[in-house]
Amino acid sequence: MATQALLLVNLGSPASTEVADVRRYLNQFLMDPYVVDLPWPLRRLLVSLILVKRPAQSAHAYASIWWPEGSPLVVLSRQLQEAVAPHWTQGPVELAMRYGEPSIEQALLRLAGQGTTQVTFAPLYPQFADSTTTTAIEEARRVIAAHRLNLQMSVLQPFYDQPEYLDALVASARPYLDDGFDHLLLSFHGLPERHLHKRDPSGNHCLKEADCCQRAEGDVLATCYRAQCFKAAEGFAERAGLQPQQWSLAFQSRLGRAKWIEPYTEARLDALAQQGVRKLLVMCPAFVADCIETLEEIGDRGREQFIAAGGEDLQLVPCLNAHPDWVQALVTLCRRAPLQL
Ligand SMILES: C=CC1=C(C)c2cc3[nH]c(cc4nc(cc5[nH]c(cc1n2)c(C)c5CCC(=O)O)C(CCC(=O)O)=C4C)c(C)c3C=C
Ligand SMILES: [Fe+2]
Ligand SMILES: [Fe+2]
Repeated sequence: MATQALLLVNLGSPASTEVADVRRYLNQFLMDPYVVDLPWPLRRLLVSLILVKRPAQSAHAYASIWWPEGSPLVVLSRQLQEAVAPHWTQGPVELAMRYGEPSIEQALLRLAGQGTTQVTFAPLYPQFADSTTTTAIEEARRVIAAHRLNLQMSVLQPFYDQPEYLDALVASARPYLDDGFDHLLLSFHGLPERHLHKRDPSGNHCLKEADCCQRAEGDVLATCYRAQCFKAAEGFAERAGLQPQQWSLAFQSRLGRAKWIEPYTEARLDALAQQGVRKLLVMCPAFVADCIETLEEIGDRGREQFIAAGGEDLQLVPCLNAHPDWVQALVTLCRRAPLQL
C-alpha cells in the first residue's frame, strides 16, 4: 500500500550559540528574498550591515534560553514529531527546518530514498506570510525539481481559524487563565508593513483604515497576515469566554528601520502597566513551539520591561509545543491538507 509521509516544517535555529553559527544562520535567514524582500544588491548590503552587530547580540540572547539538548525550537519540534508519529498511521513522520538543520532538502531526500511518493508538507505557521509559509513551500518545490524527485505534495493550509487549532490553544492556556489575571496580551510575530501591501489583492485594503484588517474577508483575508492574527485572537477569546476588555493584541520582534505592523508589543507592555494592569498573561499564538522570540523576548526582556513600567508579574503562557490536544488537532488538520499540483 502506498504510504503518505508527513513532513513537519518549522523555522529553524542556529547550530549552536557560537557567534559564527548564529552569523551563518542569520545570513541564510535574512538573505532569503521572502524575508528581506529587496533586490539582491540592496539585500546583500543591508544584511551585511545587520551582520556586523546582530550575531553577537543574538548569540547572547540564544545562550540565555538554550537547553542542554539544543535550541528550544528544535527540541520542542522534535518532541512534537515524536508525539504525532503514533497517530499518523499513513506513513513516516519527518521534521525539517527552513533554515539550519535538519533541512527540507535532507528530509525530502531521505523520504524519497525510502520509496515515499506522497508527502503531506506541513508548515507549522497558523497565519500565512510569505516570509514563513511561502518560502517553506517554495524550498520544497525547489528541492523536488532540482533532484527530480518523484514526490507528490499535499500542503497544510494556514489554520488560524480552524476550530481544532483554537480549541487546542484554549486547552493549553486554560490552567493559566483559571489562575487569575488582570489582562491577556496576545503577542504575534510582527511583519514589515511592506509585506502586507505586496500581498493585498485589492491593492487598497491593507492598513488604509484603522480597522481594515479586522473587517477583511475572502481573498484579502487569505493573504493578510495581520487580518489572520485578528481572526485567530478573536476566535481564541470567544472560545475561552473572555470579555473584550480582558484581552488585546500586539506585534513583536521588529527588526530594522522600516515600519512594521502595529500595535507594537513593547508599547503595549508600557501602556498596560500604566493603565494599572498588575498581573499580565502573554500568549504568542503565531508560534506553535517556544523559541527565542517567546522565551527571551517576552519571558525575559518583556517581563523586565513590564515590571520596570509598574507591573507586578508577567506570566508567559507556553506555546502549544507537544500538548496532547495540539497533537490530535495537527493530525486532523494534516489529514485534510489538499493536494498541490
Ligand atoms: C525581516 C526580518 C524578519 C521577518 C519578516 C520575520 C518574520 C517571521 N518570523 C517568524 C517566526 C520566527 N522568527 C524567529 C526568529 C527571528 N526572526 C527574525 C527576523 C524576521 N522574522 C530574526 C532575525 C530572528 C532570529 C533571532 C534574532 O536574532 O532576533 C523565530 C525563532 C527562531 C529560534 O531559533 O528560536 C521564529 C519561530 C514568523 C512567524 C514571521 C512572520 C509572520
Ligand atoms: Fe522572525
Ligand atoms: Fe490587512
